[in-house]
Amino acid sequence: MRLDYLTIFPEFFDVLGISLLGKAVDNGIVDIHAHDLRTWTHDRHRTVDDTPCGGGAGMVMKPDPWGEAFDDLLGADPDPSVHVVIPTPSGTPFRQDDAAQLSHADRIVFCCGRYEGIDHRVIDYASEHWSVHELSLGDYVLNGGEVAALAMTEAIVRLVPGVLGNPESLSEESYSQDQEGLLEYPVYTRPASWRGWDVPEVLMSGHHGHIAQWRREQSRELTRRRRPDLLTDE
Ligand SMILES: Nc1ncccc1[N+](=O)[O-]
Repeated sequence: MRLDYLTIFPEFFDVLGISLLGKAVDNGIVDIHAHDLRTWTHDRHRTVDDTPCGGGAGMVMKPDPWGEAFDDLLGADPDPSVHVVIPTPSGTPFRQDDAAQLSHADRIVFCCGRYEGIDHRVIDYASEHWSVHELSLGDYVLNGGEVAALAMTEAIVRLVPGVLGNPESLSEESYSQDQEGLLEYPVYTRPASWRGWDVPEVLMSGHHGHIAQWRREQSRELTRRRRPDLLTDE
C-alpha cells in the first residue's frame, strides 16, 4: 500500500515513522510519502491560498497547486483504484467500515486542506479521475486535515495484514464485526486487587463460557449507555 499526503505541513507526517506504522514501512508493507504542496507553486511567496469568491472571512486554497500535484503524483489517466481522501468537517463520518474498505486499497492520497478549505473544483476534478472520499473525523473543527489524516491512517493501516503482530486482537475490538459492532467490554490484568478494587470474580474463574457471557453483557450494557445508536435490535 502506498500512502501520499499533500499538505503545507509535511513534517506532521514524520510521526508515521514511529512504532507499528514505522515497522510496516520498514517491512515494506506500507510506503509513505509526504509532499509539501508549495512544491507546486511558482511565485516568490509560494502562495497556496486566495480570497474567497463571493466574499467572506478567511482564505481558500487555490486549485492550481493541487492540480499540478495530482499531475505529478497520479498523472491524468482516470484510475478508480486510486483513493483520494479529503479530511473535512463537512465530510461523511469516518467509520470502522471505511477503514476496513480503505485497508484493501493499493494507493491512497490524503489531501490535507487548511484555511477555509480547498477550491471545490479540485474535488470535482479528482472525482472525475479517482475514487474520492470526503470524510469527517468528528463534529468539531480542526485547523486543517493533517491530524485527521493521521488518525484515519492509523485506523486503516492497522487493518492491513502483517501490520499488527497479533491479528487476533482486531476481532475483539470496539466496532469490530465479531463484537456485533458494540463497544468493547472493560479489560483487567494483574494484580487481582488494586487499591481496594478487585478484578471481577468471573474473570478469575477460568470458566470460558461464563467469561464470554459476562463480556457480551458488559459490551451491550456499555453500548446501551454510551452509544444506543449502535444497537440495531432495540
Ligand atoms: N474536523 C475537521 N476539521 C478540519 C479538517 C478536517 C476535519 N475532519 O474531521 O476530518
